[in-house]
Amino acid sequence: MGRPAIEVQGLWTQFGNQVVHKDLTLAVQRGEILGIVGGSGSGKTTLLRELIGLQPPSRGRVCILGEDIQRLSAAEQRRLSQRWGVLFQQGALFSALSVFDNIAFPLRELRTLDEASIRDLVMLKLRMVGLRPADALKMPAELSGGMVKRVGLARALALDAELLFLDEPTSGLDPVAANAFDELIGHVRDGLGLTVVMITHDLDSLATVCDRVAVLADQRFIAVAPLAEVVQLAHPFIRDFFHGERGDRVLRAAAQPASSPGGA
Ligand SMILES: Nc1ncnc2c1ncn2[C@@H]1O[C@H](COP(=O)(O)OP(=O)(O)OP(=O)(O)O)[C@@H](O)[C@H]1O
Repeated sequence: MGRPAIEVQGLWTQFGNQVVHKDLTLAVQRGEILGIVGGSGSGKTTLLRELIGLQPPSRGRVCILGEDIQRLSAAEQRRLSQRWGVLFQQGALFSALSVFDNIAFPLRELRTLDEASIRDLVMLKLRMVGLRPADALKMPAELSGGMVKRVGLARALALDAELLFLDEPTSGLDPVAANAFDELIGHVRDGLGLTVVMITHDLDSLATVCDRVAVLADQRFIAVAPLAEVVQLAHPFIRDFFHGERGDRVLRAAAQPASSPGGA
């Protein structure tokens, strides 16, 4: 196995007196889908921001695709950032732009592509996320919640990303749309060999699409393992999070064989 796509070593995060992360270590393999769970305020979004260089950790190292992001110049970081896509929780589309122009946005920012190439790429990405060509003309206000997420995903993947970071991608979706979106994430991972890091509290996402789950509690990763192993841990967060009928359903689903990284 080659070098992990993402490596975190000895990462600490502190805001004033508040220690959010204490010595986190993590390696995400290429082609893997990693779910990150943790209670509200446990530092999931902050960790995501640190992974993509939006915020420096207080201490420690983050290597993405072999590059130590703290050591890169702003220009190098910008270049590296073209190799990942991000779908933030509030990853709103530009409301004044059509679906087409939203997806075209990062392609136009490159300033190296002509409009004909941009058009081909936008329509390709639109198809990839399961939308119809006619949807390109729609405005964000005319889309369902699931469609908004799909357009956001198409935009995140517009530059042929190798890594995909998702913050609560299924939040606000009904269960059917959420399942369909999970399926889509698995599908694009298999098709493109993407590495995916997904913050989620959606038990179904954890059970159906994540190869491993990293659990943030007590300022640490108390587990980074397949869900079936995570749920065996005797920790109050695990008990509370996976408790009850929903948890039982997840446990049954987790007992099914998971899809393998890279879709092999
Ligand atoms: N820029 C900041 N300055 C000070 N404190 C911050 C800052 N960013 C985050 N925090 C604090 O760090 C902690 C972790 O926040 P974060 O948003 O990462 O948690 P989270 O796990 O994503 O929460 P949620 O699930 O509710 O979105 C919180 O206590 C938050 O108040």
